[in-house]
Amino acid sequence: MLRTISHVRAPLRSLPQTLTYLPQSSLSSNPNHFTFKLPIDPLHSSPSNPSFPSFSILTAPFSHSAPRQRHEDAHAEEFNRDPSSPPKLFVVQRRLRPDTLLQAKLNEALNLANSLEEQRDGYFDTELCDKELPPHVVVQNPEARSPHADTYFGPGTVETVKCHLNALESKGGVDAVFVNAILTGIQQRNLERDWGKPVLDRVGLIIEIFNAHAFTKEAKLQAELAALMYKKTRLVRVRGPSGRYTFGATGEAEVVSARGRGSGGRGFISGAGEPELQLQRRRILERRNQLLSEIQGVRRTRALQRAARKRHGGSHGQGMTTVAVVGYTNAGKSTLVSALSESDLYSDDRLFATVDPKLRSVILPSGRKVLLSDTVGFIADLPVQLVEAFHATLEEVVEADLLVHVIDSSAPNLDEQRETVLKVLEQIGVSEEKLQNMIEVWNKIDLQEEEMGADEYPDDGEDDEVNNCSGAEDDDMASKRLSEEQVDDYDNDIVSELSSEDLEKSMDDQQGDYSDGRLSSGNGQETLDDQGGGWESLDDQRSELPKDRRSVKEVSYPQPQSVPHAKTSAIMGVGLQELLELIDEKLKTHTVVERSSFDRKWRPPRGEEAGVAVED
Ligand SMILES: Nc1nc2c(ncn2[C@@H]2O[C@H](COP(=O)(O)OP(=O)(O)OP(=O)(O)O)[C@@H](O)[C@H]2O)c(=O)[nH]1
Ligand SMILES: [Mg+2]
Repeated sequence: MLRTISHVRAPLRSLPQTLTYLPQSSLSSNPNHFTFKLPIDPLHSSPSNPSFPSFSILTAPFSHSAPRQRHEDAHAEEFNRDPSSPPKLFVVQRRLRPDTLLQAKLNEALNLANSLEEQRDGYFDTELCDKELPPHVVVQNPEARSPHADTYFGPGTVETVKCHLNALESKGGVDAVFVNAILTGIQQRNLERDWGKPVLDRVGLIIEIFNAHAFTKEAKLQAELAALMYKKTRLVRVRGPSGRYTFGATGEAEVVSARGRGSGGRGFISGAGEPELQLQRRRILERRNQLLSEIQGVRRTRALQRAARKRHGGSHGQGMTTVAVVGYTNAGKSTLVSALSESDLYSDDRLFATVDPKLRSVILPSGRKVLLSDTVGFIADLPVQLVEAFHATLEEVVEADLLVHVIDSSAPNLDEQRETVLKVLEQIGVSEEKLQNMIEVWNKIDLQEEEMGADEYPDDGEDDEVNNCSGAEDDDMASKRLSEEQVDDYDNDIVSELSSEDLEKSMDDQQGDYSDGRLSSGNGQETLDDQGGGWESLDDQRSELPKDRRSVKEVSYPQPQSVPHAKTSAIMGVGLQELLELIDEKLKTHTVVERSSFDRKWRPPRGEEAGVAVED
């Protein structure tokens, strides 16, 4: 048990004195040995189903060093992911103020990078604490002024990172660079070219993790859907090895020409590549429709199961009540559900350890039997599309009778984490009544808050690295000039409140054409806007929500002090009884509302049958 506790804080404690940390050992010398089980490349047809495109993962980030032929003949290219040797990522974190925020974000970024690992039979081969911290660097924050349209970072930072990558080569190299920010397709492609490595942005990495951790068919379908929609926004015009211009998101290709050309961008005449872009889009949409249709089938089955549970009721004759356990990723949800139900749900320090929702039954002090639902965790800057793709899973939360919000009380940025969770709940359509009725669990109280003084925080080491890397000085100097800126049995029973038309609409909004060439940084903001942007976080997209859901925005969240809460250490079994009593109490006052819905026979939500739209 003690060992597990130390795991939790491992990334913080073991941060080196310099933020530029190069692992000394266990670096792979073969950056190209990952193979992806999940085919997500719409450009190629599946060997198992030649009439249908198969999909190699996302932008196939680890395929970079294996030049792709023209897409027609690149069919055979398949990448496997070796669970025993996960990809090595170099983490680029932008500088944030205050230091505590930077520390929290860097810690999360390192944890994300180390979380990308395939499961074997639902388990990981290694303990997270046994893993080396990924190499990383803190760089000037482009958001402090305005991000460069072409590369996000300024040229000095790009050069600095390149120097780090060169230095790492002699130590075995890395497989890809993880930029802990949301990049546009153009920025991603340009950085890949400058750094000679695949680049994953925050959204890309989170989707990769979802894919790697998904276990059930349902979770896999949803992860693939998320990957697909992400990929759609990454299509840029490229020149393949044959010299022919094409559209794609993968392979070693050169970014060419100016923005908009061939992408149907505003103010530009469509180029010769347009039909090809359309072809790729169509293939993506076909695959999306098939995925939506399969997800729809799963949802229908889950809805029936759920309705049956509600009808037949629990041991006391009442309908089986569901309590959804929600919270930021790694807050301890699975550990808590396990402790309460005396089961052994998988918990792990890796982020998004749980992607497949699970239900466990527990008897409350009153004798009432309820189901606890452990579900996927949330994270800051989660793009709205990702939430939508996981809608089927998150329906469990929307449909729950009561929400229990688990908060990691030892997290330095717990307020931000709390806010993030509340926003996502609002986004997925949880009613104001349920938000107001929510219970909070302040978990991990066994972890003493370690107040770290400023000098205990690691220096980012940029100065040191700058000395070793000519051309990097500019950024470093610029960063100093900048003003401080102010970021079992019941598994997977799913019912929907939002129709899949909502999902469709949201996905359709993400047409996300990107211009096809390296952009001039001189164009700045205007150019970024024109290219349709990358995936946006929930905040950015809120105004795009349907009206009925937008209104939820006005909800004033309950303040922490006014929220009924229990303090727990899930891992030590502390505070569990108090929590069960609190849940009991809440449900007693909630029973009348439940009754009417229990008696109601389940019918498919209106319009569900027509939910899987066919693209025009
Ligand atoms: N010290 C301490 N560690 C805890 C406590 N609860 C959970 N943990 C640890 O925190 C880590 C994450 O726990 P999980 O239960 O997997 O967290 P989760 O919220 O389900 O995470 P995701 O499924 O990834 O969203 C694991 O290493 C747990 O052992 C606690 O009360 N105290
Ligand atoms: Mg979990």
